[in-house]
Amino acid sequence: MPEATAQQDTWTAPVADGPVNGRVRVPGSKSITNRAYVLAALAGSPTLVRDPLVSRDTRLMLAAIGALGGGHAETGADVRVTPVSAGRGTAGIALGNAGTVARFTPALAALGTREVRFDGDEAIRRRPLAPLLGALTGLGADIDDGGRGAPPFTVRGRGGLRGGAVELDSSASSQFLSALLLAGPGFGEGVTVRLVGGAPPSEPHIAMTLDLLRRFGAAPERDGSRFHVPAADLALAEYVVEPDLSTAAPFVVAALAAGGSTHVEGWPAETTQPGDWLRSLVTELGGSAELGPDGLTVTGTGEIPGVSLDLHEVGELTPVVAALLCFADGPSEISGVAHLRGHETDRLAALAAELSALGANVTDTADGLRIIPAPMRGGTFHTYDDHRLVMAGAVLGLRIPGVLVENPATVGKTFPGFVSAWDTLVTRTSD
Ligand SMILES: O=C(O)C1=C[C@@H](OP(=O)(O)O)[C@@H](O)[C@H](O)C1
Ligand SMILES: C=C(OP(=O)(O)O)C(=O)O
Repeated sequence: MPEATAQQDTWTAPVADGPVNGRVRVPGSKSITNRAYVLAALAGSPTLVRDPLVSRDTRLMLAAIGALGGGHAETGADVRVTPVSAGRGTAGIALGNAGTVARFTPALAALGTREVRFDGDEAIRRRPLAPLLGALTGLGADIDDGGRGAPPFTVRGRGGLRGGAVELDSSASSQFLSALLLAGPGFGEGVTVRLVGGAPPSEPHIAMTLDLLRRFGAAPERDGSRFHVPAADLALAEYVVEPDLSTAAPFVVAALAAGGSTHVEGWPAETTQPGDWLRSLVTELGGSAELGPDGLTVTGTGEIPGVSLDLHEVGELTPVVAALLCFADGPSEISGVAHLRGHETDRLAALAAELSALGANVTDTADGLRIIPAPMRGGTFHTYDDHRLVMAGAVLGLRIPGVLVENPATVGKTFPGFVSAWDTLVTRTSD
């Protein structure tokens, strides 16, 4: 499907000549924005989504909703979403490399009346999806995936889904579970999911799904590994999206890597976002994180201890954290993130290769990374069309001259303005 692809050039990540000292306003949360859009699409009346993320992944979600007969109108920084509607004929949904679009929209298509073909980047064809397609089929969906369990596939909407009870292995991605729960209110009998297999990663994202469902008027229940979402009419007139705390990660760790202080505006006092875990990481690494009414202030010294971290619940933070730990004064171990091999790229292999190529001694283990810091040098940092590898390269550049970050535009998946925000922070260092 014709859809924007990233350009191939490089960006020389700026070196921090002294301690960093700056403020940043990161854009809205990808995960919250795309959940709000999905629930707005299923609602009975329009929803004004305020301060949403505007990026490749969220544009793809809005386009998907459009393909299913919904609509949206932008007013300043806000987006009014109109629900999907019945319609005949065929439609196409472009997935890009957006996990949220690939996992959350097939159920919407199954609830509709169109024949919808799904496809996206080469990379999304390799990302796990089969357990979700299997569960949707078990709930009554008509899906033709040619037996691949991956895009391209077609969903033939039959005007509704029976729903009911289903078993799901969500160990490869929490998004399978979130997908069933988000669509649950639209199923005739609601949905009851019993998790089988290993524990899903990214527990905060599951809590986020339940939270958003409640805000739209649904009544999800959880009893350990059993989830129930009754059928419900959804409505929410207005919803304000929080800043993306995972996008904030490189700015937070900049103060630890270079010393100095960074302030992230609008950090929420309470949130389901996994990025909130960064506050405890900062403390564990010897810095300070102060949450005030206008945001989070992080202060560091540039000295970092080696640590052992289980990142199962906050896997998407791994690339940035791994880059930071290359500056530690001893070895580190990251575990619990085997599922990262099925993210935008095989992140464990990519990080081991790229961090090692610049001099660190990094190996990928069965479920994580072993990082032995060593003197590092500049060179090309390949990014594998992965926005979080661009952010990881930026962190390395703080202390290593000549880090050439490949294809920086791919960061537009979640933060199109990242390079200029980073250049501004790093070049405005204090004495
Ligand atoms: O539901 C979501 O919004 C997300 C869930 C997580 O996926 P996995 O559970 O596949 O890691 C996370 O890594 C991804 O960036 C966003
Ligand atoms: C895994 C990620 O994205 P996606 O929503 O495509 O799964 C991520 O943003 O780190």
